[in-house]
Amino acid sequence: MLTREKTEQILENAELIYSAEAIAETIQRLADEIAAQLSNQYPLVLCVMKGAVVFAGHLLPKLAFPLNFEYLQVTRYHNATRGGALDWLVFPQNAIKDRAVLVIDDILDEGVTLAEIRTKILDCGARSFHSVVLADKDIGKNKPFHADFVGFVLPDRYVFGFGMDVHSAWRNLPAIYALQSGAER
Ligand SMILES: O=P(O)(O)OC[C@H]1O[C@H](OP(=O)(O)OP(=O)(O)O)[C@H](O)[C@@H]1O
Ligand code: HPA
Repeated sequence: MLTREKTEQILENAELIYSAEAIAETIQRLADEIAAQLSNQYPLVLCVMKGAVVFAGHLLPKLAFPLNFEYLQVTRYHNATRGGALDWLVFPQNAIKDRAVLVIDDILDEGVTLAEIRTKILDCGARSFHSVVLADKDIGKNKPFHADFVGFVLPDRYVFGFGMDVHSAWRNLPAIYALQSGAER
C-alpha cells in the first residue's frame, strides 16, 4: 500500500482527462442506448467488481425498466498497472441460465477480462450477452473483445478515478485522471 503522502502526490501530478460533468452526460447517453436495445428483455445486470462499482451506481438509476442485479468479482491487475492472469473471486452461477445478461465494467483495456467473462457467462447458459464499458482504451492493437455500449475512448495511459484504482487508491475520485507519464511502476 502506498503512503498517504505518495497517494496525494500521484493525484497532484496527474492530468484530468474526463470531468464529472462529462462522465454524467456520457452515462445518460449510455442508459438511453441500453434502454433502446434491452428494455423489454428483463435483463440480469452484472457489475464487475471492484472497478465498475461507481459506474454501476450511476448507471442503474437511469435504467428505467425491470431488471435484476448481481455482481461478479475478478481481478487481473492486482493493484498494479500491468495486467496478469485473471483471478475469479465471486461468480453468481445460479442466476444466469436463460437470462439476457448485461455486464457493466469500468474499462476495456486489453480486453482479456471481458473476453473471459463472456465465455463463462455463455457457458452458464445465458440467453444473450451484452456489455457496457464507461471507457475503452485505445491500445493501438486488436482486442479479443468489443463492448456493445462504449462511453468514450481513452488514450493509452494508465487512468484512475470514478471506480478505477491506482495501486489500490483513488477509486473515490468523481472524475478520471491519467497517471503522469513514467509513474507507472
Ligand atoms: O481489459 P483488461 O486489460 O483485461 O482490463 C480491464 C479490467 O481491469 C480492471 O480490473 P482489475 O483487474 O484492476 O480489478 P479491479 O476491478 O478490482 O480494479 C478493470 O476494472 C477491468 O475489469
Ligand atoms: O488504466 C487503467 N486504470 C485502472 N484500472 C485498469 N484496469 C485496466 N486498465 C486500467
